[in-house]
Amino acid sequence: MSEALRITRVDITPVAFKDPALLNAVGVHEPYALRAVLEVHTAQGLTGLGETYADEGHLRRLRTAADALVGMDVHDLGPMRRRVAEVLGGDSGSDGHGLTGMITTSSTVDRVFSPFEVACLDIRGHATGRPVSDLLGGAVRDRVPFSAYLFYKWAAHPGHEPDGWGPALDPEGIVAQARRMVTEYGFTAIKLKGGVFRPEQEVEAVLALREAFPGLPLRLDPNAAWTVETSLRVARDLDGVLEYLEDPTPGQEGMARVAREASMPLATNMCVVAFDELPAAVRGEAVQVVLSDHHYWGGLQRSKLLAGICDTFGLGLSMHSNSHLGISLAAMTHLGAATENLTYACDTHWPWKDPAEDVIAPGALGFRDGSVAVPRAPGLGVELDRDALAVLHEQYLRCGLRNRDDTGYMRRLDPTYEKKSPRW
Ligand SMILES: O=C([O-])C(=O)C[C@H](O)[C@@H](O)C(=O)[O-]
Ligand SMILES: [Mg+2]
Repeated sequence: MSEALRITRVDITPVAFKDPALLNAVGVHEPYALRAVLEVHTAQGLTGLGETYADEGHLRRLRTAADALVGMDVHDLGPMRRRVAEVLGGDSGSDGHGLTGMITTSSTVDRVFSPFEVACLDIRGHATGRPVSDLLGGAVRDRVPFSAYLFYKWAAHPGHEPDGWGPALDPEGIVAQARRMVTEYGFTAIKLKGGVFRPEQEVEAVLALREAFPGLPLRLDPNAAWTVETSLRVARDLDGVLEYLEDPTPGQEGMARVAREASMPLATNMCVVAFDELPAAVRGEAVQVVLSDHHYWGGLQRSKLLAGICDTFGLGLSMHSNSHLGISLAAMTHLGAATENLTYACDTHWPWKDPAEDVIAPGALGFRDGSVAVPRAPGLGVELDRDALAVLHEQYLRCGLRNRDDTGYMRRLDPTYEKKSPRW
């Protein structure tokens, strides 16, 4: 029988890293993105890493969970999730920005449990000398494809230095951004974050992308900024152009109405974000593709459970991303490697991160031909850089941001700005 690996301590360190002025349906990204880095320590001297959101409410829940998990064996993931549910006692929080749908008590448990699960799998990988993808059932691919994730953006945050990407506020700017991303990273699929400008303008940008990149699959995601009627108009305008249309309109009912007439599949990371939302979505044929995300689907193993459900019900599977660091990229890559029915290139915000900022030692992860090689070293295959962690923690303390608030930031810059879903 394998030896118990007991958790003795968990360190949770909030960090902030620079984020460009990326526009979306609820406002604009603030100058820093926040993440929390978890280090789970065991009596045997092994440490595992996890990465998650760092909004204040989430940090408080992570700390409550961390205290409750001390003494447990890293193999006991089921009992650990149950323990997290017990100590949270029904406490549920919102995502703050409203881009990932309804948060329930059970999905809050999944969000809080996720980074602990990833860290425990990292430890188990170190204990057995196996990469996390092996612990998830084995890698079915040795490279995981990601898509270029385009954003309308300003050249700089007001009062800050330009970020080097330049502005992207029209089709030319979007095509130029895509060209740089495809050239530098080799991406073989492209997603445009929409919901920022009038739908006609975003359709024009997608058509410009189609002309500039005739062979690459394209996606458009307005984060539920459109009515059913507007969604259907856009679907007609982009007939034969998109591999999928992501969350055109709010709610499963609206999505189902669009899905009945749109020629392309509809994808979501808004109207199906938890297991208890799947039955109605399947019954109502609201979506054809679900975007998984281990950060809120309860970790890597529960994301594989989601993959199985999608497979059973004939749903496609893609992967959602928020601004993230290297621990998350490693976890996403292991999951992508071990998920047979991952039918689309995954989202990643990686190109938007300043390459000089991360919490992992450089060299473990890199892009070639739009994909990341699955690390073969034990565990996640990435190593924490303590000096870099300290620098980004200092930046967190200095920057003053404590919760993601794209709408509040936009309103400070433009007091007339209103958050609306649908907007058009
Ligand atoms: O719908 C999506 O794909 C997202 O919510 C991804 C990100 O949150 C993105 O919209 C962002 O960061 O502005
Ligand atoms: Mg989305």
